[in-house]
Amino acid sequence: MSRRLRSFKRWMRSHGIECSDALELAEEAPGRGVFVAALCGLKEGDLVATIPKSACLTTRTSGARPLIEGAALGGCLALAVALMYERSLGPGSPWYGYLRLLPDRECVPLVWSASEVEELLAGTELDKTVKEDKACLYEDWKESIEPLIHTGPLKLDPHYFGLEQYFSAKTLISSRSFEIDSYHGSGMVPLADLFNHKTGAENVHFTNAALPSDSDDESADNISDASSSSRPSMEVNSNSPAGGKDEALEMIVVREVDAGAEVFNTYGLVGNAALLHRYGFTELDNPFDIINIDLALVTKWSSYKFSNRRTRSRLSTWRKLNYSGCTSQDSEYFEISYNGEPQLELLVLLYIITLVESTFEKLKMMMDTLESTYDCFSSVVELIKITRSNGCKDLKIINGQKEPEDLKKLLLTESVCCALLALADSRESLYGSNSLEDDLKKLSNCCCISERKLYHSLVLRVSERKILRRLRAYATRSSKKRKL
Ligand SMILES: C[S@@+](CC[C@H](N)C(=O)[O-])C[C@H]1O[C@@H](n2cnc3c(N)ncnc32)[C@H](O)[C@@H]1O
Repeated sequence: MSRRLRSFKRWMRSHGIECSDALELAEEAPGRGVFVAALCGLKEGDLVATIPKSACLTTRTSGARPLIEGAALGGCLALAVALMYERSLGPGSPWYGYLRLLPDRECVPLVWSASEVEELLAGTELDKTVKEDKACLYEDWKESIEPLIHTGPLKLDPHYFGLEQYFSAKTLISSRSFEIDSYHGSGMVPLADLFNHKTGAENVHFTNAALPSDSDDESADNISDASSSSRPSMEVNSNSPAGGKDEALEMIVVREVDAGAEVFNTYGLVGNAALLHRYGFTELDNPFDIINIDLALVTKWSSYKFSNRRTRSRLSTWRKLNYSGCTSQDSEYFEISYNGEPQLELLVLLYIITLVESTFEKLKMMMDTLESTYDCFSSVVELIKITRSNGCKDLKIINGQKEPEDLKKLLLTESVCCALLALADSRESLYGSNSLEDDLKKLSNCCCISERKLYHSLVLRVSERKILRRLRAYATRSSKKRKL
């Protein structure tokens, strides 16, 4: 074991962290990433670590607490200040033995140069997000952190609180912090943050020691579902002050591990864009991958194929039928799942856009009969009844079943299939002039260690472009089925 790991183990002992002798902390290479392995076989239910909350670095435990509370800072920004503060104390920080083990920063796109973001992420789901993140974080720093350097109650060394240090702290928080409880909020949890991630195949969970071990409360698990997970979490529902009855966190084996094998945690069921964004890595063939098609891309295609006027009126009818896309910040978009299936709302929009004028007029006249309380299923059924002369026959396809796939079948007219192909081409053009095959070739020649940024951005590009290929196959298959 290296010196830095030995000294971390001593630090853990002096802070009451118990780490089972069955776990080995190891380095991928001297001075590089750390991982956890099993020295002997581990069985489901084995308790492998206990971490007192007092050993976690949070806004409540940090010496920066008066500064944070005085400035009324909250959330991630407050934790970043706590982390920067403890780092600034060097050996004077109670967390020095832990902080020495952390990298300066995690290699997430937030800390890539502007030209790397431009070159490597163009067209991907992260392209816009990373640029927006940088701008937002700069504003946060200017507004809340810079003033503390000069006027705050603690004498801060500006060297540790600059914009660059703030970005570095944010990368460590996005990749290693855990939600502890409502008192501590998010925090850095030594030892717990040494486990690497494996999608859907983790070996350990973290729970609050005070929860009954047979609790079936999902919120005690560190795996949250795809929608809520933003980072590895230990969700605890009590409001316990530090040192209260819920004072420790436990790490329990949930899937057996063979002697010598790596012990994995999970950071959630998330796709490659989210993995790269928060943790700086990707996984090949990640089943949680998705690609988004912006509403703006759809309206651009429609205006080009038809006209602005038609696009506006069809979009407004779609909205009146209570449909919308997914929203984030100021954009609206549709998801295409890993297997290339478009979101129902996109199919409904394309269906309405491609209706011939007379049928669209009929739909508008009948709008009042479409109650706003209709659920998605009833609304599509009514739409088909109104807009198709053989609508009732078509409806037999779904045979009363409310399966989303059956609803989608109803909407996949020849024109909708062509629209999907055009949208796939349009979305693909955002990646530039090279092809998926070019990217695959580049990826096969790329080293995931020495060319980390290139490697993971290529995996992201390839994952997204493969979804577009599946979307095309989906549209072509659906069109062929109609012709049979
Ligand atoms: C919570 S830390 C895990 C411990 C980390 N390996 C270390 O050296 O301290 C999360 C970071 O570990 C790395 N990591 C975790 N799981 C990984 C995986 N499956 N593939 C590649 N890197 C991974 C990433 O750099 C990520 O940001």
